[in-house]
Amino acid sequence: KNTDELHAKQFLEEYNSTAEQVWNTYTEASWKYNTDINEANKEDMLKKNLKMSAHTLQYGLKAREYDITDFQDPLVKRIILKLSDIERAALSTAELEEYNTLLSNMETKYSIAEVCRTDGTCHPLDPDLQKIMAESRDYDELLFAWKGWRDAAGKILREDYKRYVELANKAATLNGHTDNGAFWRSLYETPTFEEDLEALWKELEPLYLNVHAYVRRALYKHYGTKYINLKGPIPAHLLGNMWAQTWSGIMDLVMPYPDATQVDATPAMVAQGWNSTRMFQESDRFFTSMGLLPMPQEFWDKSMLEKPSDGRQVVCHASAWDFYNRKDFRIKQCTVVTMDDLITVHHEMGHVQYFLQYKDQPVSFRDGANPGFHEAIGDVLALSVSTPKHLQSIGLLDKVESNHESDINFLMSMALDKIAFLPFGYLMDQWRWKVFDGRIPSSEYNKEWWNLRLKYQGLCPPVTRTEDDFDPGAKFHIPANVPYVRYFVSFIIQFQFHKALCDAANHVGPLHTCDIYQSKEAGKLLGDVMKLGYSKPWPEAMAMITGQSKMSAQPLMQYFQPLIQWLEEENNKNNEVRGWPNYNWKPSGK
Ligand SMILES: O=C(CCC(O)(O)[C@H](Cc1ccccc1)NC(=O)c1ccccc1)N[C@@H](Cc1ccccc1)C(=O)O
Ligand SMILES: [Zn+2]
Repeated sequence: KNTDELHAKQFLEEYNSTAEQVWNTYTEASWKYNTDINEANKEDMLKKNLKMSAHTLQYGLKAREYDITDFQDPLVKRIILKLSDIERAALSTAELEEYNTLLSNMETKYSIAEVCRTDGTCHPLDPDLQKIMAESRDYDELLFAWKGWRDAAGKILREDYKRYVELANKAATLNGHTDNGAFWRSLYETPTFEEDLEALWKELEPLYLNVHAYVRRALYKHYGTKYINLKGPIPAHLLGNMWAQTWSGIMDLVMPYPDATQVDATPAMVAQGWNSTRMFQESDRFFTSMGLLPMPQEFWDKSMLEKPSDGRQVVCHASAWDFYNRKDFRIKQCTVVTMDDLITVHHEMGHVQYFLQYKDQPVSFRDGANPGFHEAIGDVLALSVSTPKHLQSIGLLDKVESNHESDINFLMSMALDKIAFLPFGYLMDQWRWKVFDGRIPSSEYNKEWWNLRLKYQGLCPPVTRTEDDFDPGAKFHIPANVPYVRYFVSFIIQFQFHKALCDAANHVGPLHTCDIYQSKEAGKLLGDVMKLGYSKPWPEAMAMITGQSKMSAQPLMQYFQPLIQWLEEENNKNNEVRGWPNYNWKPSGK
């Protein structure tokens, strides 16, 4: 083994400059395919993906030749370790080609799927089915979209997925992991990761049960006893979202005090003629107001901020792109003019801000401190943007009062997204970790999916499901091979960051009214952590922002404290059952 640290440094210099080239070439081809799905672009992307894996294999095997035990520079040790895991490049060429082809086929099948009515009109997920799921209050119309999407996008992916699992696991074991889930969890460098997550969930579950009971009551008032059982699970298509992952779509059915402050800025955005560019400019303004970096001109010139209308097929699911040349950064989003998408805009802009902040790190460190950090940045700023006070300051809300009823309305709208999401964010990779480690065989993919949906979210399918279905496949991240526990982590740590930044901004008053707009102190705290990228273990980055190194649910609980109290009292008044003891109940099917 080579113990020459200077030799290793030279090796890493060469790795870094060649990686920038090879990754840029691949990313350009991937962008071309994602924004214009066709055979030619697919072949070119697959070809360049193979070249990238050849580079990873070549340098990964060399990295493994070093014995870093006595190396002095921790950064050199960290990069050598990271390079030594060559991921899918460990597969044979034939298997690698099969794996990459499977992945692009699954993502494409999902992205071009659509649901057709008997009259022949067809609806894609974005924007049509998403609009129906958020706005329709008709049980059968919602069922048409919900079942139709799972037939069109989920069902067809089952066989591809089964083979993908085999190859992903093979790559993981060739790199020394027990299975692909173990590889995914290893990115958090936390031996007690699964225990920590379970502890966080148990701490937050009572709050979720109170939100679930309150929403079930509201849905009962609208849909009646035929479709809602007050001691049972909620039919999964009634929550205002295709996957029931966030529930702010049904805020109008749930709003505690209809006469107090409104919270939805969508009507004003539409009335004032906002478009996607305006939404991104607004977000850019918020980032720069804190002293963070502006989007470069190339971002505005090369991003795809709307679904193309020239017939091109695209992957609509939003994403942020680093082209690894320190200059070119883009977002691809099929933006619609709604408050919900203004939040997504900030989410994606948070990814690009991270790219800009760490662009001078070695390529191996151009990542979040952990995947949850990358997901949290934009959401932290969105917590400030969402406050009625901030929305009023940008002309999107007129009547804003600061009284108890308005507070509860606001906190309820935030809980419908942030609390409702927690069980979904937790169960997605519980299902996948069990699929990867074999506890869920393909013969039980759908049964176990719905067991987890019942156990954590208290949801039931509106119509009978069988193993002919593959409902997990109807959620982008499953066919797209994108891990999900990062979002559960993000929804916890974003409140830790929010609290720390509000303190830095000298905010006075309840945490949920804090708006860090224009705070240079808050911007510096966040920017300095983003500059580190993946160069330091995430507990160090956490300590830089919050003063302590662990994930904690306390700031989230502090933020929602007034609502926690109100919900407890309200649900007690209504003698609500918390949970779903009638777990076998089913809505009267069609
Ligand atoms: O999927 C997203 C947003 C897309 C993304 O920004 O997380 C995107 C996902 C993705 C897409 C293609 C390939 C890989 C990942 N992630 C990024 O664009 C990204 C992530 C890390 C670094 C750089 C870019 N949000 C999740 C969870 C969520 C987040 C926030 C609010 C609601 C819901 C969802 O919609 O289910
Ligand atoms: Zn994201």
